Amino acid sequence: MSDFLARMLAVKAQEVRALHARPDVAELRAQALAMAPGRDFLAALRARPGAAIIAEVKKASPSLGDINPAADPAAQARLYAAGGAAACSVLCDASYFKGSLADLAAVRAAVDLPLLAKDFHIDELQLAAARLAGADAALLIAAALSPQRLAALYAEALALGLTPLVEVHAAEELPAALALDPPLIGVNNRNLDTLKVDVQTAARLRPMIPAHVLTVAESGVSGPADVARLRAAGLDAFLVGGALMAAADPLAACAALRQAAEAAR
Ligand SMILES: O=C(O)c1ccccc1NCC(=O)[C@H](O)[C@H](O)COP(=O)(O)O
Repeated sequence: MSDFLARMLAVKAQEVRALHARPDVAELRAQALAMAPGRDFLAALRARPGAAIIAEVKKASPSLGDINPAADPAAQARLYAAGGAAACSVLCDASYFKGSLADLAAVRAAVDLPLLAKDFHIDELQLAAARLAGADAALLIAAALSPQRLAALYAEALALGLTPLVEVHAAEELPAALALDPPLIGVNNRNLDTLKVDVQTAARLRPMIPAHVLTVAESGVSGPADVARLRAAGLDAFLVGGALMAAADPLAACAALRQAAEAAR
């Protein structure tokens, strides 16, 4: 496991202990289960075959530091919706990304798009908390979990009405991910050891993933040309954070990504 991931998982273990110490811990799962059904994340991506942009609210990152720390998550998400995003991703980690579940809840109140809770989920209660904050989908990082824990969190996400987005970074993580027979998978272009991106990673791994599995290219998409290249390599959807958060006009930047994907169809 990379040094970064080990440090991040130590932070998450601490957060999970705090979650389990909450006075309302016994009710969290029941409250999440009692919620009205959320928005269908997978259907929203399928509705735009090959041209689905998942636009991310990401104030800072371990690789770049501050990106747009003063951004208003709700206002940013409204611009993404107006720019034609199929869904939003919201960084919920505070330690390295300056995000929070409050950001997710603010975005939930602002837009009607399906929302992905982007965090390093290692415990069932984190999924319940994300659902309660308004998530429709939750990230599950294969490199952060044993195959058994990945399967357990995958089942719990489904039970809570969340679409799991299983994320791989390398070919050796695919067997555990594909064993779940997921309809949706993410390939992250970022190397978790170096934190550097190689946008060809998603293109290299795409042929190893069954054609019917909707595959999201994550990280390192800097503009329309990357989207067009990844689309040509068979990627179905594109998760973009930094480029949109740093854009002077996030609405236009999002629309340009979507148009590039549509043109490459
Ligand atoms: O963004 C990082 O620096 C990072 C470092 C280590 C683990 C995860 C990281 N980012 C999470 C993501 O997957 C991205 O926020 C997402 O794919 C969007 O990436 P980008 O368009 O490159 O901002």
